[in-house]
Amino acid sequence: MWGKDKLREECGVFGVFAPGQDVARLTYYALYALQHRGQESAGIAVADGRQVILHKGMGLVPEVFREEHLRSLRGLAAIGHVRYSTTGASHPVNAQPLVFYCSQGMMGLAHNGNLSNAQFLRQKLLATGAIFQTTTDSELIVNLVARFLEDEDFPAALRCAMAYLEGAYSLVILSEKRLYAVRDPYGFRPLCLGRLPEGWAVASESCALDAIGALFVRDIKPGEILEIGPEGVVSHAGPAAPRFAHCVFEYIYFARPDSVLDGFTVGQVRRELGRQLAREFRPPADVVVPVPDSGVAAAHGYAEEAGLPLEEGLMKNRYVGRTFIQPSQELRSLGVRLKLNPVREVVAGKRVILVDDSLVRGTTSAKIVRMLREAGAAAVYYCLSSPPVIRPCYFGIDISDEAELIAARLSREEIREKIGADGLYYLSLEGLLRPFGEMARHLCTACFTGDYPFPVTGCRKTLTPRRPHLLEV
Ligand SMILES: O=P(O)(O)OC[C@H]1O[C@H](OP(=O)(O)OP(=O)(O)O)[C@H](O)[C@@H]1O
Ligand SMILES: NC(=O)CC[C@H](N)C(=O)O
Ligand SMILES: [Mg+2]
Repeated sequence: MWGKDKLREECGVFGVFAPGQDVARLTYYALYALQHRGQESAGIAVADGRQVILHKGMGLVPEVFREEHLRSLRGLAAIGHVRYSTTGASHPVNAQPLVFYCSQGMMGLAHNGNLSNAQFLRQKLLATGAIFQTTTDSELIVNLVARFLEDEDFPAALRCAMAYLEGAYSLVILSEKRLYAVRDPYGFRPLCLGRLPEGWAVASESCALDAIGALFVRDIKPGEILEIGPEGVVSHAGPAAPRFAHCVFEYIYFARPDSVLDGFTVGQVRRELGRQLAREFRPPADVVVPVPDSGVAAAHGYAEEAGLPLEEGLMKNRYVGRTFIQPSQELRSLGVRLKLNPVREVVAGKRVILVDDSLVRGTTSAKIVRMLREAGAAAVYYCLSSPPVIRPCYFGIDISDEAELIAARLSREEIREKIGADGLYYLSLEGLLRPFGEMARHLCTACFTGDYPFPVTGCRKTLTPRRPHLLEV
């Protein structure tokens, strides 16, 4: 999990309001727990009542922060971010939090998600005289909020800005004296609230609250704006959407198995998806082998349901880091062998059921099947605890180009042949939704179905802005 070896991630955000506490260190630990969500850059901004101080850089959390940085970041509240770029290059200038001056003083913002109307907003804002220092969609949010702050208070300015934003955004925002947390009206990305003995915390995933000893209080509601200050937590209603659209891929792949998102423990969902998969497909086999890391929980569920032994037939080197993601193909393949290696004794002469969480571009699966055959497996069946990914995501999963999605181009049989497996089995959509019960209708499954929560055009607004003249040229 550690190291910049993941194929797709999300960003992680965290915020804490705890005067008198070491807020920077709490944020550091929380970001450490959220490292799986983004490994390109990390940053912490601290508010001390008069200003917002920032330290950020490219790399993993412990690479960006040393003791002297944490010591210099003193204050009453802090926000933090780990980034996996979705809009705007992976470059120091795009690292978050973004800190800026506006009519109400200094402010900091960190964003998880992706705006589906970013291009439209950028053009409009540029045409009305805006200038930008980054190429992220997150700076568009900063710009809008700052404009509305000229004559609105904070919650009202956030509400006004939200009316212009289309897509996914879980935000933590710092003013000089307060912390705000915002979840988009569809609730695409997770965000939860926790209680410290003397303060409050908000985080992308509950595992970050656990890491700092905060008690999970609740998920932040889609469309909700939380204001956190000395008097406690105040909830403000933001704009509402016609439905919720929690990203189902958070459960399948992104989030940590020990996190609880919108009422469901990720690891338990994955285990249940594995069981569903075994109910749907059971090719003749001797052993179940998980594809680490994200396939592990589903493989446990599969083995339990199928009554087959589960064995670690693929070992993952947890320390493969950025050094191994090299530009040349030769070095990239070396990186894969360093990352995953088959255990000959487990697979030789056996019919193996490999369980992974998803197959997107088909790069991992083809290499793993080849490895297992070289290690002497008698048959390799590739089983996936999610349906084929056939449509791009505009809300934060890095699968924006349909041409890269193998299942959008090839049939199941063609993919099976291409990856060299004896069988290829995908969980059905019904099987994917079953563990969620009632919650299933609140999930976004667009990457599997093409059924987007709203028609994405990249140039429209779904919600009625309160001050439509703002963006008129
Ligand atoms: O079809 P592909 O494009 O190869 O993508 C699919 C693979 O990518 C992810 O693993 P990743 O190595 O990113 O992370 P993990 O260690 O958490 O499983 C996912 O778990 C699949 O194994
Ligand atoms: N993965 C994310 O949530 C990224 C946030 C933002 N869209 C960026 O690219 O910086
Ligand atoms: Mg994987």
